[in-house]
Amino acid sequence: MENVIEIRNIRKKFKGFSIDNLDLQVKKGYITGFIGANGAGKSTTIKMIMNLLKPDTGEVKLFGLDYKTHEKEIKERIGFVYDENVFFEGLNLKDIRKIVGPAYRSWDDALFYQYVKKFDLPLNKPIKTFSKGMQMKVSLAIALSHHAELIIMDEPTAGLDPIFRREFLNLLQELMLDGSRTIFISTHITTDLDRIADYIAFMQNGELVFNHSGHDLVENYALVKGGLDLLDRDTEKAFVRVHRASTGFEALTKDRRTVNEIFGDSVVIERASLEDIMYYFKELNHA
Ligand SMILES: Nc1ncnc2c1ncn2[C@@H]1O[C@H](COP(=O)(O)OP(=O)(O)OP(=O)(O)O)[C@@H](O)[C@H]1O
Repeated sequence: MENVIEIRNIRKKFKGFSIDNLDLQVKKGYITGFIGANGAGKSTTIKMIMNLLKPDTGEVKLFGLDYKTHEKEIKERIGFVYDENVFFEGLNLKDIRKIVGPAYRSWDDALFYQYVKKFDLPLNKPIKTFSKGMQMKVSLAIALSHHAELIIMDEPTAGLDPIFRREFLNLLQELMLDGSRTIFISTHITTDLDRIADYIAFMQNGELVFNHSGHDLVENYALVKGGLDLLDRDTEKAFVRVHRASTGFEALTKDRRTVNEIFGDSVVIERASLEDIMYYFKELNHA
């Protein structure tokens, strides 16, 4: 399967935080959700993918190309969606079109106006008067109007109302129908990803914990509940982490089949949400 983003062996050191030997591949034609607690290193990784920040060592390739030799071509093919107004405050959408359009070889004016209409955006009002959701739509309309093959979004739905969010997720799914686009989206709203993501990349403390398909996650990860008498040093190895309470234990496993073999019907096995998974891994680190 073709990778649109390939990160190999990246290191990036800040005071008090580092990303070490990060490897991450993002597959073409799918939506990959990028999750992790505050400060996990998601934005830093996205900045390196966008070439806004240089890794200390390691390699970042987009579409198989290197920024050193193909920066312009790579940027042509990426749309970066912000939730903030990155354009001059007094400008309206007509001004933006005049400035941004000529910067892209594949800019499509008709498509731009089509999205402006679809998103209900006023052409003549200063962008500074737009709501957060409208500003995000501006960013998305621009990305789509230059036929971006890869759309990268850093927490695009933060602060958006639930109805708008749902419409936005539907739109992202619509955009995937032709099969050629790839979306890489970081978010804290993991339920959004349950709805739309094909793959989940999970980062914690500067490390990639996993990059799995939704199907693999459901097959392998699970919440397990049972009596404390079932736990001993051996059986506990089946779990990422165990929580004990007076009434019994609850644990996360990443090996559902083994749990089934060991405990059979004596435990209750439930689907683990992305939030459950993040929570149990976070606890693990603070143990
Ligand atoms: N330019 C910088 N100089 C020093 N430290 C930085 C810099 N940029 C980020 N960091 C640190 O790197 C760590 C990771 O930050 P990053 O913004 O990548 O996390 P994140 O996963 O995107 O978090 P959040 O979900 O809160 O946005 C944090 O501890 C942050 O303080």
